[in-house]
Amino acid sequence: MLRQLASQQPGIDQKILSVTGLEVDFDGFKALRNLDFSLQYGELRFLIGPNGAGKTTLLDVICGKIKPSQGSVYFKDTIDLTKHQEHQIAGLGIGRKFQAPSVFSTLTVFENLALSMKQQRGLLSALWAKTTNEQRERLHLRMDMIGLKSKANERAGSLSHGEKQWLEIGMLLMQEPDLLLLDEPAAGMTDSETEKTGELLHEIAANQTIIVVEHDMAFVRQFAKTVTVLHEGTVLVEGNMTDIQNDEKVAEVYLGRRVERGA
Ligand SMILES: Nc1ncnc2c1ncn2[C@@H]1O[C@H](COP(=O)(O)OP(=O)(O)OP(=O)(O)O)[C@@H](O)[C@H]1O
Repeated sequence: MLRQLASQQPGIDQKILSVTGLEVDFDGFKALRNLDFSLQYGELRFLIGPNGAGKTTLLDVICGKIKPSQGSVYFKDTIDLTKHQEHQIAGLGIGRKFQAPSVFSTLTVFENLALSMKQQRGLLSALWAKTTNEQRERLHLRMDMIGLKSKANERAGSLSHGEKQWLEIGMLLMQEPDLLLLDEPAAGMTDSETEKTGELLHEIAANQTIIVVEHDMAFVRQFAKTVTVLHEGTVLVEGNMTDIQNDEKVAEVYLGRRVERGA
């Protein structure tokens, strides 16, 4: 059994992440201010908001790329993320995927995933080391999950944009993070790839916790249960999609600011 299948879900009401009074100051400009945000184990949370609302900055703080000027960020109740460096936070079980896929294009799907396994650090050792039965089982499970089993031996460079995105999500999953931070995972995808991505996120959320930053409102409407709307560096409103769509503050913030698919 995969580690995360056993370790996740300590209790459905328990928080995996608690952010309180967060402030990020860029030379006097407060990109985040008095931001409170929390997440329970197994949630698939969508983070939306107009350009410049602070979505990326919040993910940057969680993964340790940016240090806040004020506030606390606790992972699994006791781990103060503000006291850890980015690489340590990755090791603690938080995986980040940026918008553009960054796979090794000359390596196969299988090799890309094998490289990402926790135990195998260096490129050469990862490629030459024998995979154990347990590791092979994990690799196949993940290839199946991301829909690339039939392309195991194809070079990543030959994959479609959507398939590259799924491969990168698979690579993140090989590190068995408890919390995944995904930046616009469906950007640039075809409609059918977008649909598959939404389904994949729900499948992942059965065992892991995910925060998705998203601009595509049609995608959010279709796949989100709980949505947090950021505006000017703080939480404007949080709730299910119906609450969000009926909220006057949200309408005001979005009105005239964007023309988006399905918005
Ligand atoms: N390194 C930086 N230095 C100065 N200002 C920054 C820096 N990074 C971000 N900002 C500013 O902080 C604010 C929040 O930016 P952020 O990228 O978090 O917004 P966002 O909600 O992710 O926007 P978008 O949807 O456009 O990606 C913006 O006004 C941005 O210009």
